[in-house]
Amino acid sequence: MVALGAALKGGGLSGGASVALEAVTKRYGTETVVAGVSLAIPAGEFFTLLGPSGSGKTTTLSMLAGFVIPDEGRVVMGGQDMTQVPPRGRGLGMVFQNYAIFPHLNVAENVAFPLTVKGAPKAEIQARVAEALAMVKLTGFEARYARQLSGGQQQRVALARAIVAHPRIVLMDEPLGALDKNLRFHMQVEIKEIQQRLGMTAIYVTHDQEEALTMSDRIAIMDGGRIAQMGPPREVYEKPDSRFVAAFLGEANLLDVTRDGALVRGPGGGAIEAGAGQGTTLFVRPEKVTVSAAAPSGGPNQLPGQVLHASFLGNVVRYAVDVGQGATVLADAVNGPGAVLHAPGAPVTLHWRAEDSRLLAA
Ligand SMILES: Nc1ncnc2c1ncn2[C@@H]1O[C@H](COP(=O)(O)OP(=O)(O)OP(=O)(O)O)[C@@H](O)[C@H]1O
Repeated sequence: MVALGAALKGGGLSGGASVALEAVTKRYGTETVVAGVSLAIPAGEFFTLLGPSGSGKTTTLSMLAGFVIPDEGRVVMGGQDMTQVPPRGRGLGMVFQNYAIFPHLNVAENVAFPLTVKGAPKAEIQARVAEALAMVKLTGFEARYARQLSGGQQQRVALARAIVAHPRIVLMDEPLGALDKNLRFHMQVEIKEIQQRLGMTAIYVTHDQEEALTMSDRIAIMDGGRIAQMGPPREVYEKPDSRFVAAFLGEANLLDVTRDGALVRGPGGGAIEAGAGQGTTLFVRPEKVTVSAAAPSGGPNQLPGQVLHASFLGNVVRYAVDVGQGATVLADAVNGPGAVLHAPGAPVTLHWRAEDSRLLAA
C-alpha cells in the first residue's frame, strides 16, 4: 500500500492554467458559427459560456478541446499555442454530453481510464481513483456498471473521470443537462466545490441562466457566434448592455421611452431618470420595481397603472401592471410580513430608483 501523498507526488493539487481565445472564427460552409471570438480566462477561474441554442457555445468549447480546429485565430493554454494540438495532447479534463461513461467498464475502470491510457503506475491509479470517487461521493460504487447507476450517479462518474488526472483545465458541456432540479442544484454546488479545491480553471457551457449565475466567476453571453457581453454574474445581470442580454438573463422590463433633449419620458409622459446608458429602451428588473396603492407624488421614475394580474409564486407576488399606451410592467413584491396584495383592477403606482435602471440602445 503506497501512501496517498507519495502516490500523488508530481501531480498533486496542481492548480489551474490560463486559457485564451484570440480572434477565433469557425465556419461550416457559408455559415460562420463562431465569429472572431476573443477571451482571456485567468488560471483558476470558473468561466461560463451561456446563450441560446445555436449561438456557438459547443463549437467554442470544441475548439478549446481540440475536436474542432478554428479557421482563423489561436487557442492558447498556459501561454502555449495549442491551436493545432490534438485533444489528447492538451491535458484537459472533459465532461461532454456525448462523451458518456463506457458501459463495458465498471465505475473504477471508467474513472481510471485517463490514467490507464497514459500508462500511470497501478498504485497511483488506485490512489487517484479512490480520491476522485471520494470527491464525487461515490466511494463504494467501484464495481458497478453504468446500467446499475442513476443518471446523477453516471454524471458524477463522468466528473470523477474528468478530474482524476488533476487537469489544470476542465471543460464541461451541459454536464447536468439530464438531471432533475434538486439533483442539479446539489451537483452545481459539488462541481464548484471540487473546482475550487483543486484550483482548476473551469470552462462551462450551459443554456440555463440560473446555473450560470450561481456557479460562475464570469459569464460570456453568446449570440449568433459572438460574445454579446462578458463579466461577473452580478454585473451582466444588473448592467446589461443590450436588450438581448437583459432579456436572456431572467425577467426584464424593456420599455419604450422618448427623448426630448436631456429629458426622458416614460409611457404616461412621466419623467424618467435612468442610471446609465444612452438609448430609448428603459431597462429595469421586476424585483427593483415597487408597487404601492398611493397616488404618484410627482417625482421621477413613477408610473401610474392598473394591476392586470397578480401571480402568487409563494415567496413572491408577481404583478403585471398596465401603464398605458400598450405597455405592461412586471413588478415582483416579496411576500414578507404584512404584505398587502393588490387585486387585479386596482390602481397602483410603480416606482424604481434611477440607479436600478438603464437606457439601452439596442
Ligand atoms: N459539424 C457541423 N456542421 C455544420 N454546422 C454545424 C456543425 N456543428 C455546429 N453547427 C452549427 O453551428 C451553429 C452553432 O452550434 P453550436 O452547437 O456551437 O451551438 P450551441 O450554442 O452549443 O447550441 P446548443 O445549446 O443547442 O448546443 C448551429 O447553427 C449549428 O447548426
